[in-house]
Amino acid sequence: MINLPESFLIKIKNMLGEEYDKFLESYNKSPLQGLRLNRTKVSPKEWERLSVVKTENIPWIDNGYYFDGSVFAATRHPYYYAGLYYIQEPSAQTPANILRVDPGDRVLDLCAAPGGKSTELAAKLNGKGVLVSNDISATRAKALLKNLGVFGIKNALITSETPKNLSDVFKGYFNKILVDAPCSGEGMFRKEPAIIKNWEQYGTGYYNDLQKDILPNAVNMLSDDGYLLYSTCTFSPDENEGTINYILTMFPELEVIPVNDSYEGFDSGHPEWIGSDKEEIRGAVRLWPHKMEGEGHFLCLLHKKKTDYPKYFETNVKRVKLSNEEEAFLKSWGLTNEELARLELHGEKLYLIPEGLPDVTGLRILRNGLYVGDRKKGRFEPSEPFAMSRTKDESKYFLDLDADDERVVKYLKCETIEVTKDELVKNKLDKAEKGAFILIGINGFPLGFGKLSGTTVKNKYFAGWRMM
Ligand SMILES: C[S@@+](CC[C@H](N)C(=O)[O-])C[C@H]1O[C@@H](n2cnc3c(N)ncnc32)[C@H](O)[C@@H]1O
Repeated sequence: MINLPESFLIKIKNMLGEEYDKFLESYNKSPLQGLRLNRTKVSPKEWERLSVVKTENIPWIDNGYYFDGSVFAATRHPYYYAGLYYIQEPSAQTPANILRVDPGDRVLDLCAAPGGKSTELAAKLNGKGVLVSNDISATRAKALLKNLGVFGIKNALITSETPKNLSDVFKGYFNKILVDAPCSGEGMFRKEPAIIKNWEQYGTGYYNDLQKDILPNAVNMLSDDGYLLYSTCTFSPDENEGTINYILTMFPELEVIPVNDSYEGFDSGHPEWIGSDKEEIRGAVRLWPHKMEGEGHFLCLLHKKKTDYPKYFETNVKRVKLSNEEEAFLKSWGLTNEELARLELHGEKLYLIPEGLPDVTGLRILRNGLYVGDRKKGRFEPSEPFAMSRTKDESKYFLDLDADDERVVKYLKCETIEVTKDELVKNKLDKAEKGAFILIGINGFPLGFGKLSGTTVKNKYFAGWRMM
């Protein structure tokens, strides 16, 4: 068993009483590995049909599965590159699952990197509405570019900003917000024992101050009748019930929506652990490693009653004038007229701006929506995130390979591949013009572009994502 700090164990013993021994025993077990399906690409039923590996459903997550990492190299499989799933510890799948997001919502993920929860929130939007995915750390936020890109997300603005700067632009804008706060990480000790050192160095107070700084800005960005989900991966009452108690006192227009009975293995919030008389905090959820199969988390769903915030926001697209060839090209790859009207040019890069986005000038933006491609002299080069956002039906040309075809790995390693004349006919590529962009996919799921010349496919896969 890992060496847990004495002061941590004393604190947990005081909290759990007779359950303490069971909690301790859970540290003799191995951490659990989980994956979550990309609900825009694959349903649980289709996943079973693909039978990539033996997986077992996580009981409280409709699209989440346990798998055995010793028999399945999940991040090496071509379906991982096709964005069919994200690797995520089971209890960490809970916050984005509990925060109900519907297509058309305006969603903020304030502390989002590397994107475990953003990928699920975006998938629930299914291309409609907007996701602002933010992380204060520009280095960590780079992972958002990749993970949202591989998932094929069309409507995400990716920023690296302070919560205060965002709230100056987005006051009252979002109807769903996730604050997956920086925390002392006590729930990660079994999976990543290295975190213990960090815990000893900073303690819980350092993170509690950060949470109390971040959360009021999030509440300011919440609209009338909006929902905010606060979560951490720590057991510390100060960082959980304590932060909720703080924000309820500061904003009387907030109420707790109880979600503690959504699954039998959920424990409720414990206001008594911080000496609070706010009974509604019991509606929060605590996930413990001795009560369910996962590492540990806390979450609380808040609802904002009426406010007097502005209700309407003007979209501010600096619409680009497309050439006839560009327009024809983009239409042939499935862009609708409504989407063509939301294209903006930054330098030579073309972006599809999410619908209903206010003026975001002045913010530190990493990606203005879907990066569609580059306008080069006399030609247009579609991008890798654009490839991932297409379906087979939307694609002008699609070369469908089998997931275990050896050319798939060659393609993902950025090598040139060859096709037979029969394959060209079968995939309706025999009439394609010389040098045409074609989408290479596996069993109907896109991977990236190539350029067809005879029976040779020149590789256009994004080198930064290539298989090593
Ligand atoms: C628990 S992690 C987020 C994990 C992420 N939600 C996921 O599911 O992949 C917390 C994140 O908060 C970020 N962070 C720390 N302080 C912040 C702040 N003041 N504003 C926004 N993000 C912050 C950290 O860089 C870190 O990436």
